[in-house]
Amino acid sequence: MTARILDGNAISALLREELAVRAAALKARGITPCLAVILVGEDPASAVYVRNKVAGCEKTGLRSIKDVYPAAVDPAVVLARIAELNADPTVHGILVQLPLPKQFDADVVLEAIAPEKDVDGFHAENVGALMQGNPRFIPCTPYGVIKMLERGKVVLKGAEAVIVGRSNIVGKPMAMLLLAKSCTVTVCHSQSKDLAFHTRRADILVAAVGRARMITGDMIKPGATVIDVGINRTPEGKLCGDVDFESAKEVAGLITPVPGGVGPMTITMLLTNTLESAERTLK
Ligand SMILES: Nc1nc2c(c(=O)[nH]1)N[C@@H](CN(C=O)c1ccc(C(=O)N[C@@H](CCC(=O)O)C(=O)O)cc1)CN2
Repeated sequence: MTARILDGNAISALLREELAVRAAALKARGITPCLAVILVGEDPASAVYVRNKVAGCEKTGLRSIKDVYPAAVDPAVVLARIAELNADPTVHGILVQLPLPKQFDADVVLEAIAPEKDVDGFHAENVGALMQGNPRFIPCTPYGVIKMLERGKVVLKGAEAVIVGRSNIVGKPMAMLLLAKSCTVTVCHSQSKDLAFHTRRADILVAAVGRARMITGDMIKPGATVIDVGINRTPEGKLCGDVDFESAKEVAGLITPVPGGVGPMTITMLLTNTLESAERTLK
């Protein structure tokens, strides 16, 4: 039997309807939720993500500010702009699209964003709050994964969750969130020995390594939930995930596609965090 598909576009559409209602309610109280997005350089994938973020704001009733800088910009210019946005009371969320060009220290940039406007949840203060089980903003991709698991009615309590990838953006926060949901969590990475030994034990497998189709059907426990966070391009230019969808869907019970899985959820959770930030100004 082939796996049931967890459709990120469909789940996103439902969540965004709820967000539009919340945005309208805020506007009625005189507050227009606003997200500021900073893009540095000409990376085509980043340009697409930023365009989708701005379009998502527009469709949901949020205001957006988009600042684009050339790849060679002096980091001081970007830091000065972040300081301005931090001080602007009409701006509720600020993000800097990653990756940044080489002359930037990404940590310095992320730490410059006011923690209460850090809707990506990447500031050290917000990372610490997440680790302590008291998150201010949950990083958007792992947040989207949790929402998809909830919509798919996946049992989390006591489940064996295996995450492949240990990035600050996905792997580490994903581990914290699944731990908070009472999963038993294993994080695998490039130095892990016998990766398939770990992945075959997973009731929930999250692939976030950035290597096209590296998780194949024989590495998956029959009936498992498989979440594909990867966004890769094949040599032919086709978008594909870290999971080999064709072989995996014959073994898994539930699976996310690429495109149309976790990606759209990332943007939906960014809108959620921005709205939440704007709502907090009323409290
Ligand atoms: N500041 C941040 N930078 C980056 C983040 C992030 O959360 N914050 N995550 C990724 C990129 N990303 C969001 O920024 C992102 C990636 C993919 C998608 C998406 O919708 N993907 C589509 C396919 C889109 C395409 O055609 O290429 C899909 O999977 O269906 C949204 C957001 C790194 N940087």
